[in-house]
Amino acid sequence: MAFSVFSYFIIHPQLWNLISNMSLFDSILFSAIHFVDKLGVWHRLPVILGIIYLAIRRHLHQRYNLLHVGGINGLKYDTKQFSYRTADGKCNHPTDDTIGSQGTFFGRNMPPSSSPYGLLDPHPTIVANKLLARKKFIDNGKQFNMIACSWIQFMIHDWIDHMEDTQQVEIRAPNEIANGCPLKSFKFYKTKKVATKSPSLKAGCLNTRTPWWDGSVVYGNNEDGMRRVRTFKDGKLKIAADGLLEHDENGIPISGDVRNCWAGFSLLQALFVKEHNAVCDMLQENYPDFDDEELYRHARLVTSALIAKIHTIDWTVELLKTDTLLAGMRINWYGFLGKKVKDLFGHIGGPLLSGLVGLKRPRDHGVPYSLTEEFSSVYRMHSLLPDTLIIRDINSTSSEFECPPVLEEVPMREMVGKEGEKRLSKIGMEKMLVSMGHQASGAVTLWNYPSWMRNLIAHDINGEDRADLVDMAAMEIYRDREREVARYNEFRRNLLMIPISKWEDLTDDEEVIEALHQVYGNDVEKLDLLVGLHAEKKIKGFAISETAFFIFLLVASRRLEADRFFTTNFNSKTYTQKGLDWLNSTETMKDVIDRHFPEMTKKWMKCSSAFAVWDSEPDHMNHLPLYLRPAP
Ligand code: HEM
Repeated sequence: MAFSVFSYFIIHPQLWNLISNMSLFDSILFSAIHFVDKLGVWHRLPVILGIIYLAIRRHLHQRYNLLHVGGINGLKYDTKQFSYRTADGKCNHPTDDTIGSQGTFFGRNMPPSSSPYGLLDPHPTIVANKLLARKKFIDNGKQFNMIACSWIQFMIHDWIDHMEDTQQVEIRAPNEIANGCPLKSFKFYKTKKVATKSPSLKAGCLNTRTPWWDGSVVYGNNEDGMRRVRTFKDGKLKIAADGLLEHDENGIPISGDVRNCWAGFSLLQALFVKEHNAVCDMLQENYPDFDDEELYRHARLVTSALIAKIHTIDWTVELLKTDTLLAGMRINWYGFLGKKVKDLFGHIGGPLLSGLVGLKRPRDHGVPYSLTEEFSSVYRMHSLLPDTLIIRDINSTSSEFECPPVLEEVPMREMVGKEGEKRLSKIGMEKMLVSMGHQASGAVTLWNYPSWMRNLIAHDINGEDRADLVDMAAMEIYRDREREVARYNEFRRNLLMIPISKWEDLTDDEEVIEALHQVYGNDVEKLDLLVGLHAEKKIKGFAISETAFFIFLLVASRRLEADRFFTTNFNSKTYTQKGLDWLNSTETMKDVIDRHFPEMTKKWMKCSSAFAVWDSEPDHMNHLPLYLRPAP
């Protein structure tokens, strides 16, 4: 084994380059990690060893996978004047008011691709047709339901969206495959690129959303967005009488983000408006002197922290369903000493002992906070979306936990945009939640890209339909290349992972290997990132690839540790004591659903997490130390 690791470095001289730039300490860590990777056993190691491995890996990624892309020259300001989240994400970083605000640069986890291949090599429509297009819907078993699928879109719309240029590109399918393409040609706007002042990146892309975990998907990304959603009474947000979002005169939902929305996504926006308004009621009762502005600001802090918490210790745990990750994500929030110790004594240790939340100071590892191009690319998971949404009859007399009977199957295309909003208001919030709870999402694998997204009406930033239909599968391949995101093998090398040297290293599936040959020949360096991530053999329990996971490992921690409102200002002075209590007593999506629909999960949810398919068996976390286990 030692020999194979050694020979591996000889075959890949770039790794020698990397190692020679590291400190002795890091190069020993790096070599140890490669050795463990080569053995392929980390996920099989007992929980504690797994956690140590991930902590070491995170350290290396923090050191080698955060590039300074420049472009931030904000002003100093007095943090005491801003003990709340601003509308456009300004005034969060302690010494620079602009970092993390709307319109700042996407960061980079690695240098732009050095690939010699052109934007159309191989042609994106060929990749889409031969490797991505759904043949037959593949679900991911009982692990992940449609609430979980919508949740991740809900989060993407909190964090990232690329600003577009005014210039359009047209992609035409080559003659030999044009007949097999839903669109023979399609047009879309280029990604806007702006010169940076950084020597490591000539031009970067701008994020039109605030990258902080600040609930902007509910509250908007700037002053106008914030004004649109607020009632300016008792701190509350607008919500319709049926519990769903209100709509403007054009049928566009009144919410923090309305681009490319569908009914499942707007349902979650509505649920968290309800949560925000409930927090306002609680605060008003306990702090009767608070005016509208104070109620709004505090309720936003609590609700967005709750969203971050649910994502960390509930959603991610379902996505990466292993004991190691269950413990790891709880450690990120509560620390190794666990919730009880933190409740009693507060944040008494460092990030490992007491968690990232509540650290005395934010940590950005010397690189201003942003979300990255690579992060955006690994979250391209449209294959989670099914072809139809299965609506269930919740008025049936099914016995406890039984899957309610099917009422109708609605094509997903009809659940998108304004039409989807109309459908949702007919279905209603409760029926929609129970239906989504019982439906498995798609698997992140090849040949599972939804066909209905290959001639999609996309929306602009105001939620209005675009004039031109797009083939999303082909467009996503183009986007990664246009944004100079490394192709799969270069991506892995940059993440200190072992690259593939033949297709068989990626998958055992002979049909897939044959298709990869057809599209890329024998050239493994040409493999597109999106295809590699979907083809990669998955670790048992992981709904995503290990390659994508290492970006998550880095970025999921960074979203917490770099944010003043999860570190220095995560205290009762900023949140109020009652606000912190609210947050502390709410752990999961199920808790939020129970608050607003007290009978629902009792009747319909058999499993432990609201993100698993609801009639599946509950989890038994027998392998975890007791103090790390979630409350029963
Ligand atoms: C019905 C649901 C959805 C629709 C209609 C939709 C549509 C779109 C469209 C039109 C784009 C812009 C493509 C471009 O111009 O490059 C996009 C981007 C994206 N979508 Fe979705 N999407 C949906 C659900 C999801 C889900 C479930 C995920 C899961 C993670 C997801 C992740 C992303 C990501 C990461 C991007 C790239 C964002 C960026 O370029 O900054 N989407 N989506």
